[in-house]
Amino acid sequence: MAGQPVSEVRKFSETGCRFNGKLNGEGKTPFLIGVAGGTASGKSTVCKRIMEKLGQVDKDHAERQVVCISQDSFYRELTSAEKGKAEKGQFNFDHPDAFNEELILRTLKDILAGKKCEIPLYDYRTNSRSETQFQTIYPADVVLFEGILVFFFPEIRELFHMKLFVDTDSDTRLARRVPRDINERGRDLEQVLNQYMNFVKPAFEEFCSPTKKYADVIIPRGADNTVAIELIVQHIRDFLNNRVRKEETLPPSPVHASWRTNPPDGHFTRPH
Ligand SMILES: Nc1ncnc2c1ncn2[C@@H]1O[C@H](COP(=O)(O)OP(=O)(O)O)[C@@H](O)[C@H]1O
Ligand SMILES: Nc1ccn([C@@H]2O[C@H](COP(=O)(O)O)[C@@H](O)[C@H]2O)c(=O)n1
Repeated sequence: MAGQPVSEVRKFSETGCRFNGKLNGEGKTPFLIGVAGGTASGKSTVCKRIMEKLGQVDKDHAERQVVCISQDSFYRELTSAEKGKAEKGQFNFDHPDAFNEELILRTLKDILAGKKCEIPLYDYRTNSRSETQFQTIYPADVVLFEGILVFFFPEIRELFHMKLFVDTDSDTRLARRVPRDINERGRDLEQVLNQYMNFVKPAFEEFCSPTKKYADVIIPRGADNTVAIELIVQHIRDFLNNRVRKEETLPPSPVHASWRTNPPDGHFTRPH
């Protein structure tokens, strides 16, 4: 997620997540929400609004009940030839092959197992992940995973308990992307427009837009759609309240894999 603070700085290794038995919430299956949509549709902003409305942004990262992760953290390492292309805006970052699908899957499975995770920190200026830093994701009750292709890979798509698609028209998205890429991602105008015409727009039509059909909720106009955001927030509040009620009435028990298909509170059913 753009601008998300780094909660801890340590060396990232591709071994994925590490278990931390000391944390609150450890071992609990979080409610996993996928948030897809075209570039600059407002995915990060929608997630931020949800976090704000749930009073999460001022909390210490380790204390948050709701956390957000960006698929952009999982861009794969490029070869030196690909790096050269990327510097000129000639690499296709909007194709599914640009992502490390296996690392996404492993990380989300670890998150669903209630483990503490370390995810790569991505730098758009160098088109690569940091060699020395990573972001710590602490076990939480609700995890938002946002990105252009979060519903593309079937195995990953299957993991979500709820799927949202942020639907913002392409003129608005381009108008937002140009200044963002110039100001925040170190690009120049010509490069942004060439990349958009050659890769971003065609890949949106081929890979991202067709995944809208998998969404449970489509959010037209993104973060401007306060009614849709409030409905989603209310659904999350209900989930959190149900979980507290269940914990007050049930004896402590390990996470049951069967919750994925036979949930105690009915919130984990998926239509797709
Ligand atoms: N509803 C909105 N109105 C105005 N600007 C917005 C709105 N939503 C997002 N933006 C801006 O557009 C850019 C892209 O938004 P972002 O949420 O990062 O999109 P995404 O995560 O889909 O790429 C950012 O600069 C953001 O501040
Ligand atoms: N090195 C990179 C990596 C990604 N991109 C572009 O980012 C877009 C996805 O991020 P959003 O926040 O816009 O969803 C995607 O369209 C890639 O083209 C990039 O330019 N450089």
